[in-house]
Amino acid sequence: MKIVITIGGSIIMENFNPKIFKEYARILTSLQDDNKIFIVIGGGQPARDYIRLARELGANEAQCDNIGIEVTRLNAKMLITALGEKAYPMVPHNFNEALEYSATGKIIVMGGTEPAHSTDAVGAILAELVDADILINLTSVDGFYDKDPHKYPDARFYKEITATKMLNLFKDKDWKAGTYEFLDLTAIHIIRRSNIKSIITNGKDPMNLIRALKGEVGTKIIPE
Ligand SMILES: Nc1ncnc2c1ncn2[C@@H]1O[C@H](COP(=O)(O)OP(=O)(O)OP(=O)(O)O)[C@@H](O)[C@H]1O
Ligand SMILES: O=c1ccn([C@@H]2O[C@H](COP(=O)(O)O)[C@@H](O)[C@H]2O)c(=O)[nH]1
Repeated sequence: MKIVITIGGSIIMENFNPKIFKEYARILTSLQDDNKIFIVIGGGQPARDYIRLARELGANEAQCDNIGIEVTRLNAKMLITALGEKAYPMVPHNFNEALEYSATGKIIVMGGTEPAHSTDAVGAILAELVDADILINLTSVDGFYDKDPHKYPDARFYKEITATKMLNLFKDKDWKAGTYEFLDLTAIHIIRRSNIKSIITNGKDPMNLIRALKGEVGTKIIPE
């Protein structure tokens, strides 16, 4: 199978803890023999901190996005380090490089590409480009809710939801560097237009990656 996995910076960079990197490296290595794996790493709090500082120093939105991209690439380098020889040693800066590097059979780990979207969009575009069998979005909550579960304890969990409904619920979202929270609109549009099988689940427990592949956890996005 071709698998594209986005790992939120909020989970993998939490407390700069090597344990979660090692655990992901172990699980990804176990999947590598039978699958072609592409990983996209997010920016998390470090990206938000740099973007805030850049904005306060007068950077415009595209410049702030570029700062965010740099941080995602640095985070990607950390997972490459944890994966050792299983990973291609360089972080692709664009989709063509990702394709080129994947010909080696190694696990590809990348961050952002260009301004104005999140790494979730990078994951969706990559999944589209390589005809991935599945796109798994690992984030800091169990899946999609009707509102932010960290702010609203009564938020309702969806086991599945259509992309169109998600787009409607997110239509008023902020569109600035560092604020493409949760799945951004670009990612949802790509999932819908190319019928990409997609699951959002909680990546704080790396074993959820395996569970998501079996369809046991998370929210399934119905691409319609
Ligand atoms: N409708 C929703 N359903 C679920 N979570 C939501 C929703 N709306 C907002 N959120 C928030 O989105 C957060 C996850 O997105 P966020 O972009 O912060 O983290 P991430 O996926 O780990 O990626 P990164 O930190 O790399 O940007 C959750 O912690 C939750 O608070
Ligand atoms: O392709 C990309 C990826 C990221 N950005 C910017 O970086 C931050 C951090 O990425 P997250 O996926 O949100 O963790 C993001 O908010 C953007 O500002 C980008 O511009 N292009």
